[in-house]
Amino acid sequence: MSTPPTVDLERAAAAVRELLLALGEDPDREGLKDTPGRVARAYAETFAGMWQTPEEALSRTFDVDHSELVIVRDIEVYSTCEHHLVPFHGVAHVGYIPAPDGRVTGLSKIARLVEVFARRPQVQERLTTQIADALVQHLHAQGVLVVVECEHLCMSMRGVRKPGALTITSAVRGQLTDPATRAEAMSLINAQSRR
Ligand SMILES: Nc1nc2c(ncn2[C@@H]2O[C@H](COP(=O)(O)OP(=O)(O)OP(=O)(O)O)[C@@H](O)[C@H]2O)c(=O)[nH]1
Ligand SMILES: [Zn+2]
Repeated sequence: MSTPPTVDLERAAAAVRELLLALGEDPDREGLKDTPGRVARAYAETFAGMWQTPEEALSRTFDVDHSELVIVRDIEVYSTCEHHLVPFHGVAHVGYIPAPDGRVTGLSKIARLVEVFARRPQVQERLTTQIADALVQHLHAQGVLVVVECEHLCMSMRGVRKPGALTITSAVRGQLTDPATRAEAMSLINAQSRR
């Protein structure tokens, strides 16, 4: 993928080199000599969402005359905890009721929207609400339900060390705050897949 123009790769690489020195490593040894540049490029990719907008992800809409619930579930999520800069990983489920004019977005664009917000330094709560708010603001969805389930490596591999602990966050907007509609969406998200 192309590198976002606002990432100063040289500066990021110099910082990684400095970090390795601070940790007591030798950044000039064979195995590490290309690491600062590699890490800088990897961060540019991991944080590419900082230079992308939800409008871009949702710009293409189709008139399919459907004003009822659409759910894309089990969207793989890789994001980065802004407290420790280590990954959190899991799935997002996104349901929305399209605008009254029946215009919907492409299904892949829902997953692209998740990527825009996941590829930033994040907390799971903000990731969840940003996805929901973008669907209301840019797609004029009449209702939105977003559920995100993730394991945070900062809780698994270090710190409290509780691998397997799952954090579940949700955000509901508009018509999906209605208990019956919300329950229907949740039952579809939780239904056993028949794939
Ligand atoms: N609410 C929220 N907290 C998060 C998220 N990701 C990481 N955290 C938490 O951020 C907190 C940072 O706590 P601090 O006490 O400042 O940092 P710390 O000493 O490294 O904490 P420990 O992880 O408990 O070792 C920890 O409790 C993490 O579990 C997130 O997405 N949402
Ligand atoms: Zn963390």
